[in-house]
Amino acid sequence: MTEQSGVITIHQMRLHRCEGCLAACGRERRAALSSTPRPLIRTKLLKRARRNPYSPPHATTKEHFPAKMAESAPPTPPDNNAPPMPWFGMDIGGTLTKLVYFEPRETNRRELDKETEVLKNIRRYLTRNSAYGKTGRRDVHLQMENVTIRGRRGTLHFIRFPTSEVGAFLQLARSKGMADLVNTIYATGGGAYKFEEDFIKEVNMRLSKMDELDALIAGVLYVDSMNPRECYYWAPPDEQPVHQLPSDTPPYLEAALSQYVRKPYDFSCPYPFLLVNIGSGVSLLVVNGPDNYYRVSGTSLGGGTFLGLCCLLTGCSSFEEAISLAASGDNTTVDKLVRDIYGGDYARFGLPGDLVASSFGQMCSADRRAKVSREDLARATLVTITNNIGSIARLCACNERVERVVFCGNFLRVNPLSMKLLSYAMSYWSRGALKALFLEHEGYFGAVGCLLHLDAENHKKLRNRTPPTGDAAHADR
Ligand SMILES: Nc1ncnc2c1ncn2[C@@H]1O[C@H](COP(=O)(O)OP(=O)(O)OP(=O)(O)O)[C@@H](O)[C@H]1O
Ligand SMILES: CC(C)(CO)[C@@H](O)C(=O)NCCC(=O)O
Repeated sequence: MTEQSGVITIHQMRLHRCEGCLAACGRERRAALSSTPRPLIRTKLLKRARRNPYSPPHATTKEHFPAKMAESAPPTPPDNNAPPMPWFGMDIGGTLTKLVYFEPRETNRRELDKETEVLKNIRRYLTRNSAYGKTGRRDVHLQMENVTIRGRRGTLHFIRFPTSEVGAFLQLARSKGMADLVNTIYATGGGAYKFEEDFIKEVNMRLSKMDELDALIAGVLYVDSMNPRECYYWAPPDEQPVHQLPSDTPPYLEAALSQYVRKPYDFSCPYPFLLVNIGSGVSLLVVNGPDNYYRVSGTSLGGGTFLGLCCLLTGCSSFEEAISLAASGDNTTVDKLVRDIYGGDYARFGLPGDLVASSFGQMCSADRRAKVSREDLARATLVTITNNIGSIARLCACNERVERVVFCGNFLRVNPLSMKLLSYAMSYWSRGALKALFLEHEGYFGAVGCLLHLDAENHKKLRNRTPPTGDAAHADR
């Protein structure tokens, strides 16, 4: 499988810059430590983007830089009720398995005595590599420093592999001696049920199962609270409302879409919001509070459909290849547009000529089929799946009277095209009433939610934190 892990994309560079800043901006951090916390105003929010990217956004100044405190702190006192290390959260999905590993920053006294070579080897293996076997990858750019779980400070590492490789993962776990150390893994996703027996049989590990949507929401709220840059949106640089007249051309073409830029969004007052998880299939949830949500709809036309159809139509063999084909294709050679039917706009009902009237509608013609390229087919598949999800999301948001629509799931991985299309569609079809939002850790929230199981009490407090009052919380809106 062709992977992008070895290549630093612009998206990754943005994150690397702020991680680098963590190491480099000591003076700024010391200055921030000595300043009195005040309500955030717009300029403060901008500054916040430059400091520790993973500190809780509205915590006290001390809590902003826990790593600093850790340097002089004594070893963590043992928590005799905490499960022994290593700590993992796992989401075994229909296509990808996500594994979040907590690497403790300091070892407690009990562990100093007892830490085995096996545990050290596991830590070294996971944290020093970014590729495991042929298909396992660590998303180094997503790594979160200075998080606290069950009173332990450390780093979260984000690892994924195809669910079809669960067998190979179990063999690896056995060969690394993991089975001797871990007897329970917190797991979610359909695979936590499907593969439960394999885990017992192969490595004698029990899966403590958590519902995938509970875990997803817990993970979203936690990661967003830890990372002020987690939530963002796409918009034209001038923030002009997107095209609203039938005579305006929708920005389906790369030239228009490439003008969209990514902007941070302050999601500290999140409720209510619609959460659209685009995995193999799609789930849409209305979230009114940390423990108050319902699944309002779903569609089987999701990321799995995009990849499956692309493989069939173009012969591509990986998600990355499908996305890169789509990036250079033109869907208008494949789709039938309103103008192909009307010769222009269908103005009476506000349908611009450039709007797709019928996805793949040109492919009934043998001539057209003979001329179409793999790139065009990939692009049309991407646009079809994305617009359909956008359309369902818009209907649900309107029905449920929710203004903010948060999209997550690995379909959005390395896929800015879909994010821009969704941003455009949400805004255009709602006349600017709906806002599409996106999350940096795209598909890892379920696995993080599982890991939080280890820290249920503290995690509950964090989730129920009171958001700041006043304009500050809305500065980016
Ligand atoms: N390296 C990859 N390999 C395969 N699919 C990928 C990859 N990267 C992104 N994807 C996309 O992400 C989708 C899977 O997303 P995600 O991991 O969020 O869902 P899942 O948990 O596997 O599925 P579900 O939640 O429906 O069980 C794939 O269908 C594909 O569109
Ligand atoms: C079945 C799940 C929840 C598994 O994650 C997901 O793939 C999904 O929401 N699929 C869509 C099912 C539907 O049509 O509602």
